[in-house]
This record gives sequence, structure tokens and C-alpha cells, in this order.
Amino acid sequence: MSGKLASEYASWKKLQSIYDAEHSKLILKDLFAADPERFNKFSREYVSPDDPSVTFLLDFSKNLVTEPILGTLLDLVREAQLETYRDKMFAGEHINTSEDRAVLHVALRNFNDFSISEAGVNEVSGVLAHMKEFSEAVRSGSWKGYTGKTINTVVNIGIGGSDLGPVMVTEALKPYSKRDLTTHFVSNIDGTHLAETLRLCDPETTLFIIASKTFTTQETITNATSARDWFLSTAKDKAHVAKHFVALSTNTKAVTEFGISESNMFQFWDWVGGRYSLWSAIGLSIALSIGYDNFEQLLKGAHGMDKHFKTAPLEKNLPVLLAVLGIWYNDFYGAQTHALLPYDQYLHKFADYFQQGDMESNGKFVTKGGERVNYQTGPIIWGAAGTNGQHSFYQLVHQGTKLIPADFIAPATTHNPIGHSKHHRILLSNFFAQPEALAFGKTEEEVRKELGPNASEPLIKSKVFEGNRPSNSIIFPLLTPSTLGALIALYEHKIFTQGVIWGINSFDQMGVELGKVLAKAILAQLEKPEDVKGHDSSTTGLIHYYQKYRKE
Ligand SMILES: O=P(O)(O)OC[C@H]1O[C@H](O)[C@H](O)[C@@H](O)[C@@H]1O
Repeated sequence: MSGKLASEYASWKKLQSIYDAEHSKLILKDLFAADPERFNKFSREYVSPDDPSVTFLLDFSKNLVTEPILGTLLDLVREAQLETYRDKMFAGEHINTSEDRAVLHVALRNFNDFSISEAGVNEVSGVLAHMKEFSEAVRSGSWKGYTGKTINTVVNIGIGGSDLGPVMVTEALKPYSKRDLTTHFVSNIDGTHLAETLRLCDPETTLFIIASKTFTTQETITNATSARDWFLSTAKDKAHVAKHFVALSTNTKAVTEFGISESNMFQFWDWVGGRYSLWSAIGLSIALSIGYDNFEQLLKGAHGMDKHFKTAPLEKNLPVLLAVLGIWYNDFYGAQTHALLPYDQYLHKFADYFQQGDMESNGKFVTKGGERVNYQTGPIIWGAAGTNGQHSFYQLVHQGTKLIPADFIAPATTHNPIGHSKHHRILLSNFFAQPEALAFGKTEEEVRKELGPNASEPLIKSKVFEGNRPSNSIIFPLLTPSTLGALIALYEHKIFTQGVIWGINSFDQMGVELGKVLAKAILAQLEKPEDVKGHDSSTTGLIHYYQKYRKE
């Protein structure tokens, strides 16, 4: 972000020559054999500066790096002036240059440690107080529906950042949830999503949260309008909307035009990016589900990681370490993807969440200065909760032709210790075994020995695991709100660090616009075949086929 392409940095060039000269010699088995201290050297324990119970271990020893390589990767961080840009973010400078905006999700979880002067920052505590008051009223039953009944169902209508964070966190923190308050999330414009959700709802006891930063998103406004129509078909009187609809948005005008009064609106600000918004009013469904105090713990956990990112030296700075390891594979090894593999069912939406968090942030081919990059930027993020993935895609991760760096994530203790934690011990045995198998594999010699002299050559070859496949492991005591907050912030700052190195703007999302514009134009042409104009023959043919078969 110093105005240069990353590939122009001396440290980048040095990394390239190290890769060219040494990568064939970087064998995990040998690296571990040569250095009994490898785990100690390449692992770090995070302890929140605010709360020692918020802690985790990051073991990155199973990566294809040596101390000199790591040192050069950190030189790259210095050359890209990460610390300067990090401090600019924390100070509220407009680092989102294309939209001329500050990037201040850290201000949403700032417990007076950072002084940030940007319009709206002094309103954060007021909105949090409103969220606390409202969530407590709903949870205690003092907030009543239009017939005097207690609310027992919450439907969050939002998409992208106004959906994925709340979904992921409410799933992750289910053990803390109020079990008699059900939370649903409707995002897709496909009417099926709303229809199937409304089947589970009673208008007298359902609260709709309309979550949209802009309050113009087609999917959300269409779903919200249909939800209101559904509600009014029973409630009849528009005055009842006030008891059943609240809005989370930066756009007061559009919210009031929709029919939600300002008193039922929870505000946030343009310096909160959609994919960084779960910490803002967008987190209302989380506060409703787990209670405000737990929501605040989530914020505090993230704040501790913010402090760590802001103050820890680079070689101990966990987001920075994750970022440079990712760059090593993405830009030098040519890895296309990065897998997030939580061994915790509660984290089953973690990869989905960071698909937007990472890919919408760093999926850019143009630098902040407008130059086309000549290297790879954001990786493809994917993953699933363990052990499910082991029975589907791990085959390719172990024996496929692609290098797939992965993060394995697990809690030492489960919230559900059924069978005296028998399940959890089995789960964790897999969490430990998979990175080991990936790193060290199984040699042909071992396979031969195992199969004996009569085994066929093709069978022997098919059972060889080459190993040398890198991974990080993150293990923490228990998935609590504050630990989850710290973990999310860890990845947010990893993404930030990578964006700075690549010189791109991680905080706009111009790439989602074109499809939206084209869809609007096509929507106006769907009625009659003669209206379908201005498209290529493929698009025209597809629309004509639809027109032939559509019923209504
Ligand atoms: O919250 P909204 O304004 O409705 O936006 C919802 C989503 O829409 C867009 O497509 C953006 O790419 C996302 O970053 C955003 O989270």
C-alpha cells in the first residue's frame, strides 16, 4: 500500500528466489527431524490483554517455512508499511479510498482504549444501550406483540454482511442462547426461503428484524415487504407493525419510508463495512439470542485481539503470522484456496462467513493506485465442520494434485460432554490426526511393509500419502462469546494485513455491482419474448426458454 506493487518489494523478490532455490528441499518431515524445538519456535499462545481466560494456541509449525523464510515474510510486512496502515485504520483515516470512508469496525468494540475521532463514533455506546434495553425487553417478555403475547420467534431478514455474521455467531454460541426464543434468518430472494420460514412463525409472537446497511438491497427489501404483507394479512392494522418490525440500518429515510419508526431503528454508520458489521446494530439478533451481556463479551473478546494486533511485535502478532503464511502459499506456491476446518459443530458456518469476509475483501485485481496486479490476491475460502469433511473432500486434500493450506480449529472442551466427552475425544483425535497425516503422510516403503510381498504395484502406489501438506492448528479451552470474538477479529486482521501487502482496497466491493445492474435490466424484460433485447444469444436463449415454460 506504499504505492508499489507487492512484487516490486525487495523482500518479495527475495522470497521468490528463496522459493525457487529451496522449495523442493522444504520437507516437513526433515524440518521436524532436524529441529526438536520446531513446535516451540513456530507456535504462539494468545492471551487476551484484557482477560486471561480468553486464550488459544496457534501452532504453525506444520508449515513449509524456516526461520529465515519467516523473517523474510515479516520483512515484506515491514516494506508494505503494515504498521503505518494499521495505525491509520485505528485512527479513523479514510483508508477505504474508493469510497472515501474510514474503516472502523474496531470502534464498535472499543472499550475506551483507542481514541478515534470520526463522526458517529461517539454514538456507538448509545446504540449499544438501545440494543441492550430492547433485547432485554424482548427476552424478559415485557415487550409484547400486538395481541399481548410474548415474542418467541425472531426472523432476521438481511443478506451478505447483514446475514452471515449474525447466522454464524448465533449458531456458534447456541449453548448461550435462550432456547425458547427461536431465531431464523431469511436472506435469499428465492421466495422459498421466506415461505418456508413463515410456515414456522405465528404473526402474534414473531419479531422481524430488517437488517440492511443501505436499506436498498433488492433481496432484503423484497423479503421485508412480503413479510410485512404476511403479518398484516392477520394483524390488519398498520399500527401493529411497530410491535413486530425493527430495522438495522444507516439509512433513516428509507427505514421510515418503509413504515418503521425511528424509535424502532438501530443505527450504524458508513464506516462499518457490511462484512465487518456483526459488531454493530447488525448484531441485534445475536444479542436477542444470547443476551446482551454475552454479546458484549463477544465485543470484548474482539477488542482484546484488536489491542494485540495493534501492539504485538510482528513476529508475535498472530494475525500477521497467519497473513504471511497465507501469502507464502498463495503467491509463491501457487495455492488457489485456503480451507477453514473447524472441529466444532457450533462453528459449522465459520467458513461460509469468511467466504464473504475474505473473498469480498481481497478478491481484487486492481491496486489502490489503479494498477493491475501481477500476482495472486485473495484465496478461495472454503471448508466445513470436521469430521464431515473427512468423509467427502479430504481425499483430494490428502492425495489430490493441489496444494490446499488449511486451518484446523477446535475447542479442548465441549459444551456437550455426552458419554463423558467420548464424542469429543473422538472428534479431537481426528483434529490431531488430520494435520499429522497431511504433514507427514505415508511413504511407499511403509505401505509395502504394511501390505506385504503379495500386494500389487498399483495398490501400493494408491496408498501412498506424499505428505508435506501444510496446515495451522488453533486450539482453545472452550468456545465462549469472548473467545469467538477474538477468533473472528484474528481473521479480520489477517485479511487486512494481506490486503495491505497486496496493495488493494480490502473495504470496497465494486465487483458485485455489474450482476445487480444486469439483473435489473433483465427483470424489466421477463414478461414478453419481444422485450428481450440487448443480450448475447446465450442469455437471450435462456430467457426465451424460461418464458416458454413459466406458469405465472
Ligand atoms: O446491508 P445491505 O446494504 O443490505 O448490503 C448487503 C450486502 O450487499 C452487497 O451485495 C455487498 O456486496 C455486501 O457487502 C453487503 O453485505
